[in-house]
Amino acid sequence: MTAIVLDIEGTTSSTESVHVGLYAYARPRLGPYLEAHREEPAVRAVLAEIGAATTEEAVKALHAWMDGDVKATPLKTLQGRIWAEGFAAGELTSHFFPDVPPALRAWHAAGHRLAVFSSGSVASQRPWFAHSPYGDLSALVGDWFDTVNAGPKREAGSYARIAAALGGPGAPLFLSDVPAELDAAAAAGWRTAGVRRPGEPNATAPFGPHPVIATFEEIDL
Ligand SMILES: CSCCC(=O)C(=O)COP(=O)(O)O
Ligand SMILES: [Mg+2]
Repeated sequence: MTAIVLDIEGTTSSTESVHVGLYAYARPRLGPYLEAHREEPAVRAVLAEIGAATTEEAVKALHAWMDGDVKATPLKTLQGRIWAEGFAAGELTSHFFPDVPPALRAWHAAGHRLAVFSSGSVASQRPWFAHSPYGDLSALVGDWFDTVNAGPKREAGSYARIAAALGGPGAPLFLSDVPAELDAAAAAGWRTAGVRRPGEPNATAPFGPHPVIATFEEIDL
């Protein structure tokens, strides 16, 4: 049994589907969402983290993060809540590369343990897998990690926390399109594979010592 931990954007799913589909959905909804939910403790905490005095200032900071694709946790928390509502309302559908659903089904059937570690919040990860064009894939995933419950994706400590949560035996395998994330996982003793998908922003990234795959069919467990 191997624990296989999946990045989303650039690995299971295209960057375009996140940036064009999801970001465009969240952008005009951030301000109204903050206005409607600003008294909730979780939203107040997010506003405090942003350090903005008004909704207008907060939205400006959030939009700037989105423009620069800064994966800041307060932004990811709010986006995740908005996307979860969008998926529940039937207004959003996720995207998976065609090799991914069959691989996930085969690994799950073979008894491997599947988990997600993404900058996208857990609140958005679950509906992303549940509302796929290939059906509900969420039941295949046993554990969900984001930058709140695990920590930053480029720090080894986050992977050590995930490994402790998953338990053994053996080292987990992390699949990602970002070399710095793979470096952090390897530093925590994990197996890694760099995902080089044609046409993706990280298609020419230097993966250094990490084995590189183009599709999940190439993974040898
Ligand atoms: C649930 S899909 C949301 C994806 C997202 O917001 C994101 O930032 C993905 O980053 P990743 O760490 O999966 O590359
Ligand atoms: Mg990624």
